[in-house]
Amino acid sequence: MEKNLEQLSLSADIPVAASTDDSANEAAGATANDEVSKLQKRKKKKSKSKSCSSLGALAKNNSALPSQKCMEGRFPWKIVVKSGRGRCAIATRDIKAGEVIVSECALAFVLRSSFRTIACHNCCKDFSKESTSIQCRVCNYSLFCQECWESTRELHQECCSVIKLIGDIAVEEDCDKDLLRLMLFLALQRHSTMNETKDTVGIRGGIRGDILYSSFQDAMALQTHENKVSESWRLSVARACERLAEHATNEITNFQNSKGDLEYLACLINANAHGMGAQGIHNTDIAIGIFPFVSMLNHSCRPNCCFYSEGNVMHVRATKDITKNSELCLSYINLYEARGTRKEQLAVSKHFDCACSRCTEPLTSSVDRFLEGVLCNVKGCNGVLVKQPQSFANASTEQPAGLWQCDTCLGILDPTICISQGQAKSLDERPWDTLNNAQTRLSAAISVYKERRFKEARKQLEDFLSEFTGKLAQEAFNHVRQLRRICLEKATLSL
Ligand SMILES: C[S@@+](CC[C@H](N)C(=O)[O-])C[C@H]1O[C@@H](n2cnc3c(N)ncnc32)[C@H](O)[C@@H]1O
Repeated sequence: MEKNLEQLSLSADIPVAASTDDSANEAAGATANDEVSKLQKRKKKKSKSKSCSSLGALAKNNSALPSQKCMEGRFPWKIVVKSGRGRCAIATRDIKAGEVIVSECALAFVLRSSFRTIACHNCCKDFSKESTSIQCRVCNYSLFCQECWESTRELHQECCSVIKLIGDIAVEEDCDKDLLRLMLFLALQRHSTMNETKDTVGIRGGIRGDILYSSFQDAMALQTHENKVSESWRLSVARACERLAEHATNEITNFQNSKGDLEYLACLINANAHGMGAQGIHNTDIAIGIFPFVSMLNHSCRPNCCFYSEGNVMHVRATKDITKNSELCLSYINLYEARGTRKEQLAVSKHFDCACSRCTEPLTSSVDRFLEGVLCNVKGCNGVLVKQPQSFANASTEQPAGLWQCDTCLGILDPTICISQGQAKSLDERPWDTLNNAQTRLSAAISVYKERRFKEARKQLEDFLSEFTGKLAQEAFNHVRQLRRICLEKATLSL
């Protein structure tokens, strides 16, 4: 799972030392700017960072993003620190559904390798709208639009000998090649930052038009979860970084010589990178990028905002009316998955235990019951049969865990003895088989969809609908129908 990127970030000179203690979390509601000055005072007392990389030693949790001041008054939200959730985006006024709450240019991004011919590797402009694409003859990998080729060719050719090696290194070290490429591009941002002079200083760390341009230093203030990645993932990334560092021969690619820094960037990417150019509702992103300000929005399985990209700019829009002081949240995952699957995905790939309102309310009254239940077939009952969680089974029914109960007729089914009790004379005897079967079939169709084999995906989704109608709740079909519609449109356009 960790090899599959869904989110990422990086920076140099940050004035506060790394924080691994929870004291920073305690100031619930304080703005991150206030918080950072308190932290600076506290941290001065602590001399050593626990991080092994020099970048890690400069970064810290819950600090303000260095460019944060530039957003004040320009966007309808601010960053505050909350207990257990770190930094959060809070509405500073009522926000209307549909409003764009921030537009941010990618600090660094990479086309996913399977989509590398679709858009310019420098500005992400879609080649289908562009007459020419130029492929670099040195790396034979990167493609550019005419304008970017002219403006960035020299810089690209300084590092494309390394880009060229990434595919092989990734395979040999069992590492994600898109992760390695994004890591390289982030490291290059550091190089540009360090080499800025008064005359060359760009717009990073500021706003131009309506678009926010964050800096390398902003990225370095992001969360990394370095201590939570699995040993096998860390080792394969470490080996790949070592080999990349060996080949980094010139001034631009020597990464200030720190293998540890590259590993640190890999963790940052893993925790913060956002997918770009998604087609439809599932993860068919054509690229992944780092957007430090967008990364301030926490995840919720009941989000009030969504993100979408245009070229290399990510926009976040409110999907419902939001009242002042509410938290702004995005979804990092597919919200149509069952609760257990969502929690597992976030724990394994993003290293946190989701504490959103949808994941913490009782299953019996939550919308989640429709996604992980089957229709009760007791005559006249239109309820949904769901597996009872351990705590519910013990506390409320004094029955062992593993029981299934209808939310409407309250009939109970015990899979160990497979008999129904009370009114539930004809409950489906094996709801778990129906659900497993449905989940397997849907996952297979979604995999085909992600590979953009839209005709095949549509057929599989239609078979799914006909087989499970009458067995699963209507709500479980909403996204299947939505996906089928997207497949139909894409297949018509022959995409
Ligand atoms: C992209 S960052 C969001 C900003 C983050 N709070 C910070 O201070 O950098 C993602 C991290 O925020 C925290 N987080 C986000 N959503 C959460 C949720 N629903 N429940 C618990 N922690 C969450 C986790 O630590 C996660 O790895």
